[in-house]
Amino acid sequence: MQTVGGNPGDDRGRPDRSGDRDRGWAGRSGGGDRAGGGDRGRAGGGDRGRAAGDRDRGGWAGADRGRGARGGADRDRGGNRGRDDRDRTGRAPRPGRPAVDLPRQAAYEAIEAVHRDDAYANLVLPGILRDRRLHGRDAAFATELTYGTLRLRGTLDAILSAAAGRDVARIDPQPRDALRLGAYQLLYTRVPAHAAVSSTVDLVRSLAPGATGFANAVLREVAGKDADTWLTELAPSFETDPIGHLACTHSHPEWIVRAFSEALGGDLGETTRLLIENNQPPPVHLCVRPGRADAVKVADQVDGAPGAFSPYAVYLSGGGAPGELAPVQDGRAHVQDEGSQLVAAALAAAELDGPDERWLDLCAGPGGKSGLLGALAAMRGAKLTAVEVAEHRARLVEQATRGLPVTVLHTDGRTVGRDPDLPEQAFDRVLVDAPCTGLGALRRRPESRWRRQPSDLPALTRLQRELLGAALRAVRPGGVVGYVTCSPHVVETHVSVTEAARRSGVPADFVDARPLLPAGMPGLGDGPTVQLWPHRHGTDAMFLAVLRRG
Ligand SMILES: C[S@@+](CC[C@H](N)C(=O)[O-])C[C@H]1O[C@@H](n2cnc3c(N)ncnc32)[C@H](O)[C@@H]1O
Repeated sequence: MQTVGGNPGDDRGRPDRSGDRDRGWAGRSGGGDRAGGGDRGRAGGGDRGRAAGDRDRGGWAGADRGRGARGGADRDRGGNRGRDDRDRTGRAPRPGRPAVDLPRQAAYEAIEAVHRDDAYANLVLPGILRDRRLHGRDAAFATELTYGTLRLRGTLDAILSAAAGRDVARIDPQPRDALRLGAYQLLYTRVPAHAAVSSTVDLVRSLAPGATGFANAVLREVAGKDADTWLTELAPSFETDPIGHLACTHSHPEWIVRAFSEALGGDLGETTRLLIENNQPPPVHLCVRPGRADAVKVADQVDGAPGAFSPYAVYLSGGGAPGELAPVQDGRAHVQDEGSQLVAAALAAAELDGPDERWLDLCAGPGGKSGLLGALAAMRGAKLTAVEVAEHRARLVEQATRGLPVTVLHTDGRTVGRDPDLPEQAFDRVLVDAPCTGLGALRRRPESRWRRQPSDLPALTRLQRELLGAALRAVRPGGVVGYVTCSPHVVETHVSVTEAARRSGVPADFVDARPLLPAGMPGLGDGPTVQLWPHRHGTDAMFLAVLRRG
């Protein structure tokens, strides 16, 4: 075990599959994922070009409408030549490379990095925007194109396969990503078709000149129908294959649609609403730290609105970089989904007999919930131990909890009973915010739905059971354990909790978690556990089970 100190790290750009849905607080981009309100139409699709406005006034780039997509010759010489050859910074394009406008170039680079390098869009895009000096509307447009294209990849690929007459898997990676970007603009934004086609053709020419004609033909085929018409033709019928239908029309893998449907009791109407919500740009919430500031006052200051449920939540209203807001800079608030606030606060709200002095967060990185729990602990004279196994994330916890009564331990949470800093039966409240698939935060991680696989589940659920077992050993008799995931998959929620409790050999009973959430909160089900939902509560799909040790 090590106690963490020293310089805070920076985990931007590091792939990490640990289910870190709250990473946004540590490094969200200026554009964030806030390109606009979003059209709640069929396959979702973010902001449908609002950021684009009338940016694109080019012609069809010399493209010859009406030819089939299966042509392939390079027939669109001239590309976007009618437009200014200078990019938006006024620089002339590099010799030999056709001009591609900067927001689309930035979006392409981010999408390529996600697919080629396994990067995370929310981590890689801010650097690309910075390098290309994109701000304001241009940054918002690039963000929308990146996130929208990645989210809707499944639907776009089905349409592109049909338009190209071959499986997208057989198209080379660079033109394939460019085509996805072009098809997204054509089908899910208000970018004029001529601009979507010409800019994409320019992009393909710069990446793979030999594929220019093919790309031009495919895009003109895609542009021949709107998204609904394509999906009516391509999606399996709802009557014979409802899961396949929803997966295709709302761009989710089938296994995830099935998992959501199961968690929602087989209600396909609700499942549909969830899928639509998952394709929207997520809201950004602040958690105003109790004892340091008041949410209503902070909401006024940042031009936001107080949250509907969490007394600490502020809903941000516009674009910009939340990390640069004064209350975040000076430690009065941090960026955190309201659902995460609610489950952390619920643990602190559970009644206890006896002492209430030692709290433990067994999976703390990057520190969102430790920040809130630490602030609550400070108000009550309690102390929090925050455990994190990944060193750079332990440093982030240190950074997030500075000035609070929090000790950060860089160690494995399963060492309870073996590590002198993690004795058995020593803590009054314990949080296990377990590593999970993150299926409850798909809005924030546009690529994650395509990366996650059912085969991820066995290792994760084993870790979840072991960590919850360790938490049950760490809590004193009469103390409470909160088990949280940002996945609603029943294997990670109900199955993990019941199995861990059964195998631990520690006597424990479920506490009804519903009264631990704000009074009057709708849609909390029959208890004793709680499942929050984006489409019901506007939060990530957080699961909470509370157990009391006998
Ligand atoms: C879902 S995230 C926690 C998010 C965090 N509670 C917050 O609100 O910011 C799960 C964390 O558990 C950490 N983790 C994974 N295995 C662990 C272990 N065996 N012991 C301690 N931490 C672990 C991961 O590195 C990751 O940071």
